Amino acid sequence: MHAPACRVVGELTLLHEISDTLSDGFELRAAALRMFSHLRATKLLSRGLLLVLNRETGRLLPEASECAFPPFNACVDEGLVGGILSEGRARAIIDVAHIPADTLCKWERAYLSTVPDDAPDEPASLLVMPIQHGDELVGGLCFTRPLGTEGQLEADLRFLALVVGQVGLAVRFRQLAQERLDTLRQENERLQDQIKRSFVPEGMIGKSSSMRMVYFHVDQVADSKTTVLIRGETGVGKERVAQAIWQGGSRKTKPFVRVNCAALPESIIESELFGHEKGAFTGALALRRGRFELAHTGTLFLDEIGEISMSTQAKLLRVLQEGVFERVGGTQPIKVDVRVITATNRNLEEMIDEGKFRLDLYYRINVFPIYVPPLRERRSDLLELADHFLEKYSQQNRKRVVRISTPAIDMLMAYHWPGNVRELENIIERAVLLATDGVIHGYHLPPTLQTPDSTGTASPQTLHDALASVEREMIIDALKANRGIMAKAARQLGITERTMGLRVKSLDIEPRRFRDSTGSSS
Ligand SMILES: Nc1ncnc2c1ncn2[C@@H]1O[C@H](COP(=O)(O)OP(=O)(O)OP(=O)(O)O)[C@@H](O)[C@H]1O
Repeated sequence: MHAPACRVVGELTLLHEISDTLSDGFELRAAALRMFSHLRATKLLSRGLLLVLNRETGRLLPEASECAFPPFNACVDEGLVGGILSEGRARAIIDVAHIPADTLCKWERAYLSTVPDDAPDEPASLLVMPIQHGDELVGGLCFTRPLGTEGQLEADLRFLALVVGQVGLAVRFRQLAQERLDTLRQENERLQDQIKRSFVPEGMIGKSSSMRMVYFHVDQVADSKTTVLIRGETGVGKERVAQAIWQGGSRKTKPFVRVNCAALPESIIESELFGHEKGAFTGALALRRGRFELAHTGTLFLDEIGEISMSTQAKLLRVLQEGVFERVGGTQPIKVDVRVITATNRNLEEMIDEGKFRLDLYYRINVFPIYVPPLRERRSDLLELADHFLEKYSQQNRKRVVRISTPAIDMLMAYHWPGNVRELENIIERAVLLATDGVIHGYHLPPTLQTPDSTGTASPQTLHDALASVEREMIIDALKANRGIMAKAARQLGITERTMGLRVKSLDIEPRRFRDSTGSSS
């Protein structure tokens, strides 16, 4: 075959390979690197560099490169390449050695000074191709090649124009994807920042990121009349969140009325919610206003909403939609202005599937859902909550309990808290009552926290083990309080120094560890 014909066949094969690479679903960078390696195999083009333009910043970013040089982010019309790309016309520079140094920007100097593996000493020509989508510049392709004649370089440019035609669309998609990613990243940063700065509602303890998200939502929804659905396991603090919403809004001076739907038997829930007329049923000796009326202008918190019957659900839907209801046994419509907050630990979606919860009511209450995470998923809040309850119950019981011992903290941290914050509160309340020396020790915590399951210890607890763990804890506490001085710690515990020495040894305690402790830390 003649040389020109050979070249055409070679180029067609190459184009075919490049087109396969681009359509093979590779992401742009990987596809470009494969394309470069196809081109390098021709022994003509090397040091491939693909640039993508960020339209918002007007800067060029390297998307894929065959040379290792520092990452850059250059203005679109900066330097020689930038100038060529801005003009929108492909150009070949016959000998890079003749380019005046001051026309090159920093990244171009770095790019041209990289040495191609296959031709380390050869002088080189440079090819620069703008990549356009329609009339718009979306990026550029650069290559070097062994010093070529004008004719050779023109042939190369013609071939590269075909390559660029194939790459253009992929670059455009990459550009759009990058722009979308940048926007999302900025939005995410803005929201994260807002969440960090967001307020902590009064009376709410915990600064974990998941609780900050809850506070953020509370802040967003508090000052509106939007119906809120608070979800989460039992005892996570759903009622607390409902109160925070009420207190954070303009209705804070108006009533907050709570109804525990689970606690009311089916027969009386409607009269509780909507009230009843005198004589409506046996025992209805006088007119009674329901919770909706009592909450007029304020907030009604319907706790355990998943527990109400289908017939009450229908009536509730009507009040939520129209703000109107009749008392049981009455015919006169009563109009109220009530902000409704609901809460549940039930899976309402499952209940809908089972025909136990109305879909239309679900849509009506699920306008603004807030999910309160379980305590085991925000252990960073645990100590702050425990300290808060310690203080609360010390004050309530007029007892001076000031800290929780380290082993007790370890037990609290290891437990899985199925009853969430309520369980923690109850446990600390009990421990405060049991404490005798101003400290909550491990043995003041209930047995559930001491089982192998809760503490993660593998072997079952024998009496001997339990006693050893209490003894160990008391000795460590005494050592801490006395800055690791064995004689003082022994005196505090009412044992001889010799016994102390023996016990410390057998329990494998290192008194020197406590030299720096202040005795007040937990
Ligand atoms: N973040 C918190 N800060 C301070 N106290 C909290 C917090 N979360 C919960 N509590 C306390 O824990 C106890 C249980 O909280 P709450 O009654 O709000 O839980 P709940 O999710 O509504 O429970 P249930 O599902 O049983 O109705 C309450 O005494 C509450 O004050």
